[in-house]
Amino acid sequence: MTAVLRGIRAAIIDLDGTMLDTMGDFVVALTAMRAELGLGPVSAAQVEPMVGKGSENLVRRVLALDYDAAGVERLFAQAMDSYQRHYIAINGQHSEIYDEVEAGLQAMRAAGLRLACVTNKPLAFAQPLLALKGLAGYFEVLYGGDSFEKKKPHPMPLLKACEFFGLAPAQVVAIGDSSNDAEAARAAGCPVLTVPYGYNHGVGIHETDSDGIVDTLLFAAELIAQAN
Ligand SMILES: O=C(O)COP(=O)(O)O
Ligand SMILES: [Mg+2]
Repeated sequence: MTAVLRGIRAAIIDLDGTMLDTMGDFVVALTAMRAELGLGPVSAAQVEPMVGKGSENLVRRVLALDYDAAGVERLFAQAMDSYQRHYIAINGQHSEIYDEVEAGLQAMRAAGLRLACVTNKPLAFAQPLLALKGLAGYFEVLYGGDSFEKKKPHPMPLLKACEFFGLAPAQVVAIGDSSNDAEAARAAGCPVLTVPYGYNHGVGIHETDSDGIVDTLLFAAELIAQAN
């Protein structure tokens, strides 16, 4: 695992399911949206496999619990507006930092790594959330799911982060909780580590092709430091 981590100068870190357990925020905002449409609540178990491919996909999949494809499209704009309104109102209030995230980020910075956060969450949600949780200061750059034309699993946001750093993809490790992160990293040519505790579309993280599974961001920092 450590061979690909040799020469790493920067890390691109995912947000939902990697640094923050945001499932509570998703459930509260989606349930409020559904109430406006006269629909019943959703549970974390229902929402978890739907998270990871951005807000539009999430809202469509939650509508699809009750509507066929035509119904989903008919209600989409109204539902999206409602979801965004409710999400921004409660953003971070039902979310927790995972264990050893801050220690991991501190250790990475202490080892001289430059840090980017690349999430599929819209930038308008991600920015205040990182600030609220005291994590914003660790990152030189933050890209959201709407920062570019393409979001993960497309490699574009990761390649943009490498470009921002002026580093080759092989010098930048991606760390995330889902196959989205791993596929984006592989396509970009970045080494990739995955965490086992987040949201991986209802599939075990062992099913996902990565350069290693790390229990926490602190363990990831230690591996990177050892390899360099
Ligand atoms: O909001 C999402 O769809 C997932 O966001 P992530 O890329 O930070 O996991
Ligand atoms: Mg994630």
